[in-house]
Amino acid sequence: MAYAQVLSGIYSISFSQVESGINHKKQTQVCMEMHKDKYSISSEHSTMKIPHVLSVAGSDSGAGAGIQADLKACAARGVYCSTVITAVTAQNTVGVQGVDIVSDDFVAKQLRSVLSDMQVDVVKTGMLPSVTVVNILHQNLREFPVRALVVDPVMVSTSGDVLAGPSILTGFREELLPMADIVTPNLKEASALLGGLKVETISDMRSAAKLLHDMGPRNVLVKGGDLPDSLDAVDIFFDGEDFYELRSSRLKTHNTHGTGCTLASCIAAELAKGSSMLLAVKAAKCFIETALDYSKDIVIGNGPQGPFDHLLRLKRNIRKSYGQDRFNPNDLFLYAVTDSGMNRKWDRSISDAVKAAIEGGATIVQLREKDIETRDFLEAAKSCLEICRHHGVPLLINDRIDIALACDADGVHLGQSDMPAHVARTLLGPEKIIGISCKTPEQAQQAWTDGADYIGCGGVYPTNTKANNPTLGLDGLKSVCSSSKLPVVAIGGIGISNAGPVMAMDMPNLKGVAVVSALFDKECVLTETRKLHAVLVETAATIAK
Ligand SMILES: Cc1ncc(COP(=O)(O)OP(=O)(O)O)c(N)n1
Ligand SMILES: Cc1nc(C(=O)O)sc1CCOP(=O)(O)O
Ligand SMILES: [Mg+2]
Repeated sequence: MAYAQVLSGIYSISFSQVESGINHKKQTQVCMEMHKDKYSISSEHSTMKIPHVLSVAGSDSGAGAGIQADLKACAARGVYCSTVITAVTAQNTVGVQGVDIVSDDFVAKQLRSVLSDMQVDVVKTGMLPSVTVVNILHQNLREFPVRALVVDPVMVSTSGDVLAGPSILTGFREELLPMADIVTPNLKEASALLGGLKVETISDMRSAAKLLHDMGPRNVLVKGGDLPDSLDAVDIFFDGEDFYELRSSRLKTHNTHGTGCTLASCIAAELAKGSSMLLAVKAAKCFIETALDYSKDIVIGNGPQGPFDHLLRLKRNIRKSYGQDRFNPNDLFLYAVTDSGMNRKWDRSISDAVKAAIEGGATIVQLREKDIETRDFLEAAKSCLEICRHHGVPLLINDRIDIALACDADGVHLGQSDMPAHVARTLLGPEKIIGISCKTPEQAQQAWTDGADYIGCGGVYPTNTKANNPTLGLDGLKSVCSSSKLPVVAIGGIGISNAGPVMAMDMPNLKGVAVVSALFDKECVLTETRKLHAVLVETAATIAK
C-alpha cells in the first residue's frame, strides 16, 4: 500500500511536454480484509504499478548491446522492461556476423501485444531496420500513447557494422523525431541525421543539437564519446533553451560495447520513475561511468570490444552502489560554498548568489550560513534547493543535519568537530551525500570507514574566511589524496590566481576546488565563477596533453 502511494506521488510529477500523451490508467482499489488469523489483499485490478519501459530494438547474441543491454539496464534501475524484437543479430566481441530481420508484420504483432495490454510508461527505440518498422511504431504510438519516447538512432554497431541503411533517415526525420522526448545520437549519427554535416568538435555538437532540436524532439543529447583528444567524455544536452555540457571521466577500458543502448535505456527508466529529463540524463551518465569503472578489467570474449557489467549493484555493498547512483564525484569540479556575511556585504540574497554561481559554472553548492536564524536558514535552503534542482546541481548543507532533513537537501558537509559521519549516515540514510573535512591521512582513512562520500581537504592556502585554520599547502593536500580512495575537493584560499597549481598536481582522486570568497566576496558572482571555471577547464585540458 505504501508503495502504491509512493508511486502515485511519482506520477503526479508533471511531464508537461508529453501531457497530451498521458495514458489515463484505471484507478485501482485495494482493501485489506482480515480473515480470522491471516491478512489477504484483494483487489479488482492489480494494485502495484511498476514503472515500465518498452524497448523496441534488435537482439545481440553477445548480450552486450541491443535488447539484452536494455533489459539489464532497466533491471539495474529497478524498472520493468518489455521487448519488441526488430532483428536478431549474430554478434560477439569481434563484430556482427549476421543479421536476420524480423518481418514487419511480426514487429507489429509484438507491439500490439505489449502496448494494448501492459501500461507502458516510456518507449525506448534502438535498432529499427526499415522505414516500414518506423511507420508501424509511429502508428502504434498514436493508438497507444505513452508518457515519453526515447529515440536512440542506432545505425552502426560499435564494431563498425551497419545496422540500418540510409533510407531509415527519412523515417527518423519525418516520423520519430517529431514525437520524441529525447534523441541520443553519437557524433556519426548526428552527422547522418543532418545530411552529412561535420560534427567533430564541442562547438559542432552544440550546433548539431540545435539543428536536431529544430526537427522536433523536445530534448537532444549529442554524445561525444568519439571526440578526439578529449580528456573527459563530453555530451551536449539541449532542451530547446539551454545547453548543458555534461562531462564524465574517460575510463581506460575496452569493455564499452553497449554503452549507447544502456544510456538510452537508463534515461527511459529514470523517466518511467518520474524523473525530469535533465536529471534522467545525468543519472544515466553516472550509471554508465560507474558500470564501466566496475567492469574495466572483466574479460568476456577475445575481440577488441567487450561488454560491461550492468548488474554490479547485485554484487556490491548496497550502500556504496546507492552512493554511486546519486553522487557523481565529478560534481566536485567547482564547489561553491556560501557565506551570509559576504552576500549581505554585497547586498544580495543567498538564493541570488547561488543562482549566479550555478549560471557561472558551479557544479555543486554548499550553504555555509554560520550566523543566521534557523528559520531563515531553512527558508533560504528551500529556495536554493529549487534553483539547484532546476539546474541538476546538488545542494549540501554545512553542519546542520536538521536543516538538510527538513528541506530534503542532497546532503551535508561536516567537520571533525561536527556530528560523526557514521551517525549522520544513520540519520540521513543511504541516498544522501556526506562530505567530511580532513587535514590528515588518518582522518581521511576514517572518513572512508565511516561511509563518507567525499573529503574536503584544506586549508591549501591561507584564508581569511575561516578563523585559525591551519594551512596544509600542496604537500598536505597530496598526502590526504594519496591516503584515501574517496574523491577529494581542495579548499582554503583558492581563487583564480592559484587554482591552476592545485589541479595541476594531477592526483587522480582530486576532483576540484571549493571556494568561498573568490566567488562571494566579489561584486559579480556570475563573472567570477565563469573566470574560475575557465581556469579549471584550461588546467584540465593542459594536463590531458
Ligand atoms: C568542501 C568543504 N571542505 C571543508 C569545509 C570545512 O568544514 P568544517 O571543517 O566543518 O568547517 P566549517 O565550514 O563548518 O567552518 C567545508 N565547509 N567545505
Ligand atoms: C570553510 C573552509 N574550510 C576550510 C578547511 O580548511 O577545511 S578553509 C575554509 C574557508 C574557505 O574560504 P575561502 O575560499 O574564502 O578561502
Ligand atoms: Mg563544520
